Amino acid sequence: MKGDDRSDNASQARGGGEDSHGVGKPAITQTQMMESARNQATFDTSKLSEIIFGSPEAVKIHKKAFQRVEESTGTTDMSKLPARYGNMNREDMLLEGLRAGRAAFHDSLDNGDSTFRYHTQEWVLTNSNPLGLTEVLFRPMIELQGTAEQIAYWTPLSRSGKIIGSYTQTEIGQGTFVAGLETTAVFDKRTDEFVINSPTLSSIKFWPGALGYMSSHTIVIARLIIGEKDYGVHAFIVQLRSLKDWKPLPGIELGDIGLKMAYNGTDNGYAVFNNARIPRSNLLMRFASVSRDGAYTTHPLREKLLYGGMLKGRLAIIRNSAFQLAQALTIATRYSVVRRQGHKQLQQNSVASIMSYKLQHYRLLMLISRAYASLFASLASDSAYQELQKQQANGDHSSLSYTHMVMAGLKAWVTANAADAAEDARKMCGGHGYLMISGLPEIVNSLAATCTFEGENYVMWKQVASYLMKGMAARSLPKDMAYIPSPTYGKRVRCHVSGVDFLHVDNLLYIFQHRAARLITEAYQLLRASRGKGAVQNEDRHDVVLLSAAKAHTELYILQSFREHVTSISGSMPTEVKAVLTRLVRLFALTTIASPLCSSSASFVEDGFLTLNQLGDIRTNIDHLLEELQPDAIALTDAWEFTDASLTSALGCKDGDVYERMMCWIRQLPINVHASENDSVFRDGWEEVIRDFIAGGRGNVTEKARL
Ligand SMILES: Cc1cc2nc3c(=O)[nH]c(=O)nc-3n(C[C@H](O)[C@H](O)[C@H](O)COP(=O)(O)OP(=O)(O)OC[C@H]3O[C@@H](n4cnc5c(N)ncnc54)[C@H](O)[C@@H]3O)c2cc1C
Repeated sequence: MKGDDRSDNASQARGGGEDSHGVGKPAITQTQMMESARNQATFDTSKLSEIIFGSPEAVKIHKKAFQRVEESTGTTDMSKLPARYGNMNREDMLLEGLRAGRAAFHDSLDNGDSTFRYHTQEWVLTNSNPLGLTEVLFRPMIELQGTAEQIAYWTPLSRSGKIIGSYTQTEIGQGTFVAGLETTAVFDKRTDEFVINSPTLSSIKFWPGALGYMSSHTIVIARLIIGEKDYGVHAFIVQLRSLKDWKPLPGIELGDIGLKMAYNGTDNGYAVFNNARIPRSNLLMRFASVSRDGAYTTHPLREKLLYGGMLKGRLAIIRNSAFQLAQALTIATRYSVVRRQGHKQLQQNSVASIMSYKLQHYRLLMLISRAYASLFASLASDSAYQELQKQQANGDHSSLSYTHMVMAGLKAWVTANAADAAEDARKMCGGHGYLMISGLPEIVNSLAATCTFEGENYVMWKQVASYLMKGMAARSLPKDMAYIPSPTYGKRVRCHVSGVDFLHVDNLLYIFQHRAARLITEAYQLLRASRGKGAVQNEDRHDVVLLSAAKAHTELYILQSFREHVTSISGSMPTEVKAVLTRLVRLFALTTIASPLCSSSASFVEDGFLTLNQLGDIRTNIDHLLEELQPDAIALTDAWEFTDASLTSALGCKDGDVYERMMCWIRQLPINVHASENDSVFRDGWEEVIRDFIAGGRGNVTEKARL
């Protein structure tokens, strides 16, 4: 077809007026569709934001912080193609990450708030840029394991940004099994120093964020060796680079590990130590110390106390993952209300969007309920952590294993759910979701990593299961397991709930409790029956059953926290806000029990606890909830207060003007800009391949192509 023919067809297809692209305008624009969807909300969005952030004041702090950082980084103009979608090589990406990190770090420092510890992938001060780990891992580890003197020395330096920290544990040969790390720190009595070495290929430190080029100091986890004796792994502060010229110090080789699926704004790196020397005082000595003459002493509770140190990092990851999932869902929901496709579009005067398709709003609303469930569970675990800290300050460590179990379970559940759900959000945006400018690939890929770092998820489930099995073996059940009625529970028990009674959260809790109790009991019975093979082998053999038990106990915790949070909403809140959150609690619970999209559904029915009729009732209730919640979809995502700049998505801007923005950004892509300077020809492609190719030539592989 000739170009002229095509334009004739296009002009016939046009309706009324023309927009800035010379293309016909539809009867209703995307911004009007967005406005109409937003106006359907049954509640005041700003009130829900107050619940998400904790108070009206917290919402204001959050908004102001984003405004300041986005203005200082020049990212507020959404007609400009965001830098990350230009032609960035590895170095450019890292530089961009550094710039973002600097803006967020300075803002946090100047304003003394923690906004950038959580709230979006774009500015978050954790793993996405090189300046986050100082606050998230480096300083907290020193505060946990350092003496008062060490804390007094290192905290002001790291807090003020005078040094940049990282946390170096993982090696190329081992990560999960910390006790097996191979890096050595040998005490040299003569010079009063530790000598750090990477004795094998597998001991090379590999993965730590900011290790490659950006951190000046790191905490190295290495085996402490005095004379012939190996005292196991300990934490050492190692200065990596000179503060004058940023060159690596003697005996240290550092580098970047290359492009990753996401997190390319930071320099996950490697380190090879070859007789690098640090003063003895750089061993973190609160729970284990080495004297000038090489005598080693350790605190009797060292292991337990160190255990607690992992919790803060996990807490940040759980909260971040809830926010990142909400980001993905904000984009997908906004896109869904302005995207028209299929037969609904053909109905006269219809403004129906893909949101009106059952499968689309079912998936979106179910996942929105999961984002809220994740957030409220993270708030509950935060309170448990604060409580633990208070108790530990008074020498009481009795809640440590409980809090550790909660965090391990939530870390595994929230991150895995967020990663899967964000990927579904991407799919819900069809082909456009696959574009980098949708903002979704970055969110999906960074959430994928959360399943691995700070405790690989399946290893986390094993830790939850181990707690549960210990609880079952104890003389009396721990408080959080008191819902397990008897060691033989589960046999021939039936649920008697029906119809709309499935909407009572007490009934839903009862169903979750039954499932967890049954699975935990069954796992325990299996373990007991095969005792004698050694605890580790025995658990390994039954890991699949233990995993189901651990997930069920964690999902019960999530439902309980979600319900408690909603129940505790102040009476001064408008009733509509509580009503919408109550619908979400119900939807979360019911879709976990009976949804073709939820992998754990089978565990609610496999013992015959629920009948087919009851499953039918549950589905009917889900349908009603979806109808009630659909008008609130936009408001439920708006309430997380993501700015357009922090979403960095052509599909997810608040105004809904998707196609305009897509074309506006796409025309600014360097490939298109360069081609337009060459009469719309991609010059290298034409000259090197196409010209010969269409003439039938096979061409030679040129030097340039080989490079
Ligand atoms: C983006 C990113 C950032 C990171 N940042 C840092 C950092 O700042 N500092 C740092 O030190 N490290 C960092 N890491 C490394 C990270 O902490 C490790 O990759 C993680 O702990 C998993 O360990 P691994 O790679 O050894 O996996 P492995 O333990 O080898 O896991 C591979 C598989 O084996 C399974 N497996 C392992 N052990 C068991 C077991 N006992 N029972 C059953 N199954 C098992 C796991 O479930 C998994 O499926 C980072 C990693 C990523 C991806």
